[in-house]
Amino acid sequence: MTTTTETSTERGVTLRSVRKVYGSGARAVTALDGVTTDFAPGTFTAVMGPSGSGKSTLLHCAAGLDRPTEGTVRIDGTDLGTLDETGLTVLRRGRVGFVFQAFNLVSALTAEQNVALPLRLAGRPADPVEVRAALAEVGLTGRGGHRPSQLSGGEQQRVAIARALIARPSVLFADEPTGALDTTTSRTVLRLLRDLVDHQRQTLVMVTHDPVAASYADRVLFLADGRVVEEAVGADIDAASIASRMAGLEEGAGC
Ligand SMILES: Nc1ncnc2c1ncn2[C@@H]1O[C@H](COP(=O)(O)OP(=O)(O)OP(=O)(O)O)[C@@H](O)[C@H]1O
Repeated sequence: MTTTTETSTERGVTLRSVRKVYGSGARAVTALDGVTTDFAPGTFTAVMGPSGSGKSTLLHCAAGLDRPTEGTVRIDGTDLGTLDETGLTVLRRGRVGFVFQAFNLVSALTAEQNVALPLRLAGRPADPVEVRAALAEVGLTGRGGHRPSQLSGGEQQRVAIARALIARPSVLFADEPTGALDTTTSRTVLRLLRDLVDHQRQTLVMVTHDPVAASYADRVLFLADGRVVEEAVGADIDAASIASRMAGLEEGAGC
């Protein structure tokens, strides 16, 4: 007989038959339609798909920012469906980092204060040495006293990455992290993300529209109509073949 438990010793993120329906009745929209996948520790997954295919919804459900209508999401073995809102918030603070396209830094705070924010919110004292080390990790030594308006877009995104990593999350989710950056700056940020996976075994899941950004990943999931319709790994991951798969999906979606 198979028994299910709320937690296990497994690490990483698992999604099993995840469905997400927004609204109800005639206005119901199925954003995810039975997604089953794993984000293993120390791997870098890119999530691609036409507009409206469910990429952000997948990220939000996997990160515990939104609850699936059906199915199971586990982070490091904990079934998020068993947690109440407080439990979910505590799990997110400890285990999940999030990086957004728009950086989402607090403009009145310095880079160091922004990086320290998650620790303060979790009621932990922010050790200045730890904060400076996090900024050094993203190549921003000496910039800790600057406010976001005094930093370039790429530097602001690197502060946001340091902030996402300060609590040493099991998994880092990034929603179009290079969407607001120019090509050269994007490459710097992508190399930084790649290094975090290679040298610190950070687990990373990134939504992107950009085939070049996706080519930095170990695996690319292609979504269409809320389903994983294709997966590319290893030698199949190059920007040109990703772009041609995307063109096929966009044609199918009538984009
Ligand atoms: N809060 C919501 N209420 C109703 N429908 C929603 C909501 N959020 C998303 N949707 C719908 O769910 C589907 C998937 O949306 P989602 O934002 O996940 O797609 P996406 O692939 O990230 O799109 P894009 O690339 O345009 O950002 C879309 O049809 C969208 O309109």
